[in-house]
Amino acid sequence: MLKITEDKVSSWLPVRDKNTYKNKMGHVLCVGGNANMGGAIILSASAALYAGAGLVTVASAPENVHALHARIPEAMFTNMYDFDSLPNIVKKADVIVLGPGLGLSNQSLKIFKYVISTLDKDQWLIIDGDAITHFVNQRNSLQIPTDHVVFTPHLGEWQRMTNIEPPADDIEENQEQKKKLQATIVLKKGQSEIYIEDEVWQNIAGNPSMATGGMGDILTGIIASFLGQFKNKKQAILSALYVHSATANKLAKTHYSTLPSAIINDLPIFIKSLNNPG
Ligand SMILES: NC(=O)C1=CN([C@@H]2O[C@H](COP(=O)(O)OP(=O)(O)OC[C@H]3O[C@@H](n4cnc5c(N)ncnc54)[C@H](O)[C@@H]3O)[C@@H](O)[C@H]2O)[C@@H](O)CC1
Ligand SMILES: Nc1ncnc2c1ncn2[C@@H]1O[C@H](COP(=O)(O)OP(=O)(O)O)[C@@H](O)[C@H]1O
Ligand SMILES: [Mg+2]
Repeated sequence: MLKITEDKVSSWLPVRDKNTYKNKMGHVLCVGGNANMGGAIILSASAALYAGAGLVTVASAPENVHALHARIPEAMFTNMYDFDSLPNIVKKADVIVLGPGLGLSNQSLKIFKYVISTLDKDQWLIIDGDAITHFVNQRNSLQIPTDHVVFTPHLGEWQRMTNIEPPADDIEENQEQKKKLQATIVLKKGQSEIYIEDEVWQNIAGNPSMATGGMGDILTGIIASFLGQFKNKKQAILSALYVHSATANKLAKTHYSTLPSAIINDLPIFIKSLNNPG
């Protein structure tokens, strides 16, 4: 297995052009957060913004708008249940996160189907959380464009997708499943594995202080943010995995448990330490 190292990530991180502007840094749309799980999508969107995305829009339940703007006034908002405005919002995004806190209701299924069916060939889609469950339920009736799709299952979600039981440590068996799905797979575990093209990478950073709800939600935001900023999409995904866990490693030196919110706040500082150290 190939290992993601700090040296590699430092060399992959793009250095910003002097005259760059927000529209060149990626427009991330985060879709999810029902009335009970607004935190999941706020965490995802905050991570996208703090990891450097130029523009962030959240499509979520209307109950979440004030909490979102209290945390990140930089983000734009739309009601995800409003199908008059959703199409225009989806069209504008470079990268879409679909699923954190989305829920499993019929309404959320409708949103899932809409985003999947209107995806443009240049857009990237990250399928996480409840969108993985919708995918499992709909896979026989729905065509998913796979080459720009990243699934981010934890081991419970991977079992749902493939029937492979945790700890899912047979790399060849996982790779077989990846080939069937064709999309990129980020298999989240203590040392997450990334099945991308014909390669398997391992994220050797990370620690048990990360066993906190919302930790996977922020990973979706970092991956989306980097997909919007990097030219090389493989390097974007691998770097996001590293930055997520290595920021947590840094915080775990002084913290018993590492909150996703604490990682978000530290992201710009940690990424800067890897990029332009001089
Ligand atoms: N603040 C919030 O609003 C939060 C919302 N969340 C959302 O809640 C929804 C449901 O996601 P959940 O993951 O909680 O629930 P799921 O029911 O989808 O998955 C949980 C199951 O997977 C198993 N599992 C997870 N990680 C495992 C591992 N490493 N090894 C073995 N088994 C493992 C668990 O034992 C459990 O049986 C998602 O949409 C998610 O985004 C969560 O992210 C938690 C925080
Ligand atoms: N013991 C651990 N060591 C390293 N990473 C961990 C550990 N526990 C959890 N993580 C990381 O935290 C994230 C958990 O994702 P997930 O279960 O989807 O969280 P949530 O849905 O609550 O946001 C994954 O990226 C996983 O690799
Ligand atoms: Mg999750």
